[in-house]
Amino acid sequence: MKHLLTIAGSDSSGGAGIQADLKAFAAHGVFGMSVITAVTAQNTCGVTAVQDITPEIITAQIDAVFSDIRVDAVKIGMVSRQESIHAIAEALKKWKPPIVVVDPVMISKSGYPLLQPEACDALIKELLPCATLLTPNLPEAESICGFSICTEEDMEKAAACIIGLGAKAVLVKGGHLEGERADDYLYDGKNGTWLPGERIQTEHTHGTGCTLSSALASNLAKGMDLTEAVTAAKAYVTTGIRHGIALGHGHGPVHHFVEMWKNAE
Ligand SMILES: Nc1ncnc2c1ncn2[C@@H]1O[C@H](COP(=O)(O)OP(=O)(O)OP(=O)(O)O)[C@@H](O)[C@H]1O
Ligand SMILES: Cc1ncc(COP(=O)(O)O)c(N)n1
Repeated sequence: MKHLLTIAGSDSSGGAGIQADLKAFAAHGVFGMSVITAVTAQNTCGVTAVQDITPEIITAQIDAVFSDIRVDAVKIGMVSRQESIHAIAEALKKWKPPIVVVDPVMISKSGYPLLQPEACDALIKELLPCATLLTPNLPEAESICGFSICTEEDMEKAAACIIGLGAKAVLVKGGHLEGERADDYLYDGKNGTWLPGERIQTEHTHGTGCTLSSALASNLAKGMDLTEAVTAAKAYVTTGIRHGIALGHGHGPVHHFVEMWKNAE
C-alpha cells in the first residue's frame, strides 16, 4: 500500500483542506496521513476564523511522520504564513519525499484570504521549486506570474513562466475560465497537453482544487506517469463535481464516494 501525506489546513465543514485530502486518499486506496498547518472555522458559506499552527509544531508533525513511516508522496495545500512555508521547505530538503504536489492555495472560493500577502514571495521562492507538480487555478497563476490570464494562450504562457520559476511540471486549472469549458493545461517544460473538461453547472464545487491535487498525488505515487495521473485525477474530480453534495446553505462539497454511497442516499 502507498502512504500519502497531506500538509494543509483543516476545514471544519469537511469539504476542502485536510478533510477533502484524506477522503480523496481513501477513495484512491492509499493510506492517508496529515500535517495540519492551520485550523479554519468554515462552512459552505465561508470562512469565519483562522488559527495558524506554529512552524515548530508543523515541523514536529512532519518529523514524527517521516522518522517512522515511508512517505510515497506529499500533497501541500493551505500554508498561510511565510515562517510556516520556510519550515516546510526545510523539512522537504531534509526528508526528500519522491513526489511533491503543491496546490498553491491563496483565496477560498468564498473569497477569504488563506495566504498572507507577504507570504506569496516565500511560496514562489521556497515551495514552488520543491514541486514535482504545481496546480494553480487562474487567479493563483496570475499572482505567481504577475500578468492576467484570460485566454488559452495566456494559460500556456503562465505554464512556461512557472516552469521558469523552478517547478518540474505545472497544471494550470481552467475552473475559473469564463464560458462552457473547464479545460486544464499540463506542461513539464517540454511537452504541453490540454485536458478537456466540460463545465458542469453547479453551486457545489467546494474543495475541487484540494481533491484534484490529492487524487493526483495518489495516482503519481501508484506509478502513473504525469499525463495518466492528471487525466485520471481530472476524471475523478469531474465525477465528484457532477455528484456535488447539496450540504448547508452555500457551496456544497465535491462527492468522493459516488459508487459507495449510491445506496445510502
Ligand atoms: N464547474 C466545473 N465543472 C467541471 N469542472 C470544473 C468545474 N469547476 C472546476 N472544475 C475543474 O476542477 C478542477 C479544480 O479546478 P479549480 O479551478 O476549481 O481549482 P481551485 O480553484 O484551486 O479549487 P479550490 O477553489 O477548491 O481551491 C480543475 O480540473 C477544473 O477544471
Ligand atoms: C483549509 C482550506 N484549504 C483550502 C481551501 C480552498 O478550497 P475552496 O477554494 O474550495 O474554498 C479552503 N477553503 N480551506
